[in-house]
This record gives sequence, C-alpha cells and structure tokens, in this order.
Amino acid sequence: MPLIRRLAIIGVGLIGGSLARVLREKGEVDEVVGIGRGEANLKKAVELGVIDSYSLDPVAGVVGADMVFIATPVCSIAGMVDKIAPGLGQGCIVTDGGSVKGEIVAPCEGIMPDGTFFVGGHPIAGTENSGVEASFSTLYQGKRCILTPTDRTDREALAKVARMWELAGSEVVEMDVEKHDHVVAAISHLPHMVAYSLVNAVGSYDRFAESILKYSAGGFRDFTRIASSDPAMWRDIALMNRGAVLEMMDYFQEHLGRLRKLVDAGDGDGLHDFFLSSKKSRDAIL
Ligand SMILES: NC(=O)C1=CN([C@@H]2O[C@H](COP(=O)(O)OP(=O)(O)OC[C@H]3O[C@@H](n4cnc5c(N)ncnc54)[C@H](O)[C@@H]3O)[C@@H](O)[C@H]2O)C=CC1
Ligand SMILES: O=C(O)C(=O)Cc1ccc(O)cc1
Repeated sequence: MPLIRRLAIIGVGLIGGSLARVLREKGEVDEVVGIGRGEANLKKAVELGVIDSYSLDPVAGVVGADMVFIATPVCSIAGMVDKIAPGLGQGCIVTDGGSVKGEIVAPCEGIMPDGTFFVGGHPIAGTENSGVEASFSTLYQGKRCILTPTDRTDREALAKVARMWELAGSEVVEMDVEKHDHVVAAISHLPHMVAYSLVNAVGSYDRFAESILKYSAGGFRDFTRIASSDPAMWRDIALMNRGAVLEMMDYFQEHLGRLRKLVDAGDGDGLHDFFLSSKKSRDAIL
C-alpha cells in the first residue's frame, strides 16, 4: 500500500516537483494535486507527469489530502498554512521544505486546526535552478533531510513525514529549530552570501578596460555556481534568517581577516597551516 493516498503539493517547482516525482516513481502515492498561482506552470507539471491535476485555489486543492507539502518561498509558508486551514481534513499532515524554520514552525503550529498536524522540514538538497522543469526524481537521493519537531509535534505525523523522506532516498535527521537555523546559516546561507559577493566584487572590478570574469577557470566557476540561484529566493532566506546569517557573516569575516593578516605579514608557515587545516576539513566531508 502506498504511504500517501492524496498528496497536495503547494508550489510545484524544483523542490515540490522533485518530491512528487520520486514518490510517484516509487508508487508511494496514489494521487498528486498541484496547487499554485500560475496556471501555465501547473499545466506544464501535468504534461511532465509530475502531478495528476491542479487547483489555483489552495483551500479547494487540499480537500481530501492526507499529506500537504508546502514548497513555496519561505516568506509565504506561514501565510499559506493560515489560508489552507479551513480545507484540511481530520488527520491531515502539513509539512514544508522551507530553508528557514524559526519564523515558520511556531506560527504554523499555532494555526493548525485540532486533529491536523504540522511537521517542519528542510531537504538539504537542491540546485541553482528553479521551476518544475528543473525538478528530477533523484534530487533527494543520498542527501539529508532535517525535520524540526517541537514539544507540540505529533509523533505519528513525524514518523510518516520521516518515512516519506526516506522513501525519497534521504537520511532523516532531527534537530531543534534554533540549531537548524544556525547550521544552515553556516553550511548553506553563508556560502550563498559569499558566492554572490565574490561574483559582484570580481565582476565589478574595473582596473582594466574589460570585464575580467571571462577569464575565470574551474575554481571560480565551481565556487560560484550557487550565485546563479534565484535572487528572490535568497532575498527571502536572508530576511527570514537574518540573525543567524549575520552571525555567520561576522564569524566568516574574522577568518578572512586572519588570512589577510597572514598574507600581509608574509607569514608562509602561517599560510601553510591555515590552508592545511582547511584542506583536512574539506577532504573529510562525507
Ligand atoms: N532551490 C533549492 O535548492 C532549495 C529550496 N528550498 C526551499 O524550497 C522552497 C521552494 O524552492 P524552489 O522549489 O527552489 O522554488 P521554485 O521557484 O522552483 O518553486 C516555487 C514554486 O512556488 C510557486 N509559488 C511562489 N509563491 C507562491 C504562493 N504564494 N502561492 C502558491 N505558489 C507560489 C512558484 O510559482 C513556483 O512554482 C523555498 O522555500 C526554498 O527556500 C529548500 C531546499 C533547497
Ligand atoms: O545548489 C546547491 O548546492 C544548494 O546549496 C542548494 C540548496 C539551496 C537551499 C537550501 O535550503 C538547501 C540547498
């Protein structure tokens, strides 16, 4: 028997579309309803076989769903839960894939009607591309998915959401909201801030009468791939995880400052130690 009878995906883009694809491919869902604002995108999702049907009305779209996955921009998730609340049936589980949890989980828990359940989630998997056409069924394979249960989280609902992500190929990790937002600020949000800044800095460097970006080789390109990510998505993440992002940017600046001092001092041993300790950590990432 499939894990999910009727799955409603709100926001059928990279993240929502990829989850729908893998669960359908594995036969773990009977029916997928897409919910969104753009009819052309939802029609495309039907054509691509990502969803069976769609609704432009979120309340109508979630009626009869046993699982609702919200994969819209982080700023819209709590408002969306508020909107769909009247359509949720008894026993329905609502979960999300938003990159920030602090400003999402508590408000959502407060909104859920009696007999329905909210579980905060975040697949640590993605690409720099957006939209349903960029979605693919193996996106979550071998990746981690963080769930952020609280004292109010229903244990059965948590177990079902965890099972869903395991079936999608991910290793599920539980973490509290505060830790989640700091961990992702470090391993995901900071790298995006640095990549965007690096491309802006090098791209606007005007000492020579031409843009020097065209001379970039593998290192620059590997390092800055994520600067091609959706600017609106990253604006929302920076706004919603402001405190932790600022903390990590300051922390990073200290490290860059230490490196600057070593270069300035011509301290070869210090530079070697700095690079060696970084290389050891990078080589050990699993
Ligand atoms: N892109 C990535 O690599 C990752 C993104 N996330 C999170 O997943 C969520 C979705 O991101 P993506 O799938 O990359 O974005 P996307 O742009 O590919 O898809 C988002 C979809 O939501 C729709 N949408 C936007 N606002 C809406 C609203 N108010 N009501 C209904 N539909 C709306 C858009 O039309 C689009 O179809 C975001 O919260 C993001 O932070 C999480 C992990 C990785
Ligand atoms: O493209 C990449 O490598 C990413 O880092 C994708 C990503 C973006 C946002 C998230 O919340 C999680 C993963």
